[in-house]
Amino acid sequence: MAETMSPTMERTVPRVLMCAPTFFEVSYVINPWMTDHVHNTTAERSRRQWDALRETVTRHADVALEEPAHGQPDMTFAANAGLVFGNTFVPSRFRYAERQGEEAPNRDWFRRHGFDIVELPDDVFFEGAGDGLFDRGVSRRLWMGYGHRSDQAAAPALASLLDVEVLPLKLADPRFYHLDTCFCPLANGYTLYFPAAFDAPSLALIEKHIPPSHRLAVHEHDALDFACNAVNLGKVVILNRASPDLRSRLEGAGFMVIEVALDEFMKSGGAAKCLTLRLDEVVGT
Ligand SMILES: NC(=O)NCCC[C@H](N)C(=O)O
Repeated sequence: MAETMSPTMERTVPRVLMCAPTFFEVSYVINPWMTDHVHNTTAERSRRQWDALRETVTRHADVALEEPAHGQPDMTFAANAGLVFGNTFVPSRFRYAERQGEEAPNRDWFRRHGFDIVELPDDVFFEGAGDGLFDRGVSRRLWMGYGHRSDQAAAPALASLLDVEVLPLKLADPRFYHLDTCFCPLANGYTLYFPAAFDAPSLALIEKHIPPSHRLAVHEHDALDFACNAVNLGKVVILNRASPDLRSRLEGAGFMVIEVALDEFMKSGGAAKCLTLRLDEVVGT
């Protein structure tokens, strides 16, 4: 029996899942951002930044909260719980043991909230909406990052589980280890991305499918500020920081840019987008 909301799409207000950073810290190193930051975060600052993000997202979406689990410091990165598509939830299978303890509470939350749980094969790593991003211009098209965390084999598996087109992108730079650190589909088919994070065939795939007028390539300084790790809710784009140049290009494309400082989470390799998970990814035709 579902505890609260139905995952069907009767409302137009976006729905977003977040998970409080109660147990957040950098206590291990599984990406290059974490290297110099073990035991170098403060609970008060991370809570304040996360609260600011939650309040900002709440102005543009309904926010549901998942209870954080003790001993799982990265669970606040809700994007990595799994992939939502309509009423279906595909749970992540984390590459590193440090995060595998998040899998059971995530499955439990989605089961309690009425989603159908569909499982990838046991031996395929896939890190959810960190590496799986639905196109917002073409329905039933999933961009999938692989090479650091998720396996390439997740692409055909997801295509058949969800009956969607999956376009796999190989991530070439370890600083951009999840697709959502360097690629962000936006409303009306715009896409924010950092070209140098991809290998040449993957960049060609992006350029083949997204017309130049809708490609918003960011410079390295914006990429390193996690500008591609953005939450897009209608016309609103919420991100850690955008340079004046990027801000004016986004505004020129019709978006309203809101900055929320999230440097405490960047020490762990995440920012706005990773701290959220859309619960209403629409199933188009
Ligand atoms: N990029 C994301 O989707 N999530 C950020 C995850 C950060 C975490 N420390 C990790 O390395 O898995």
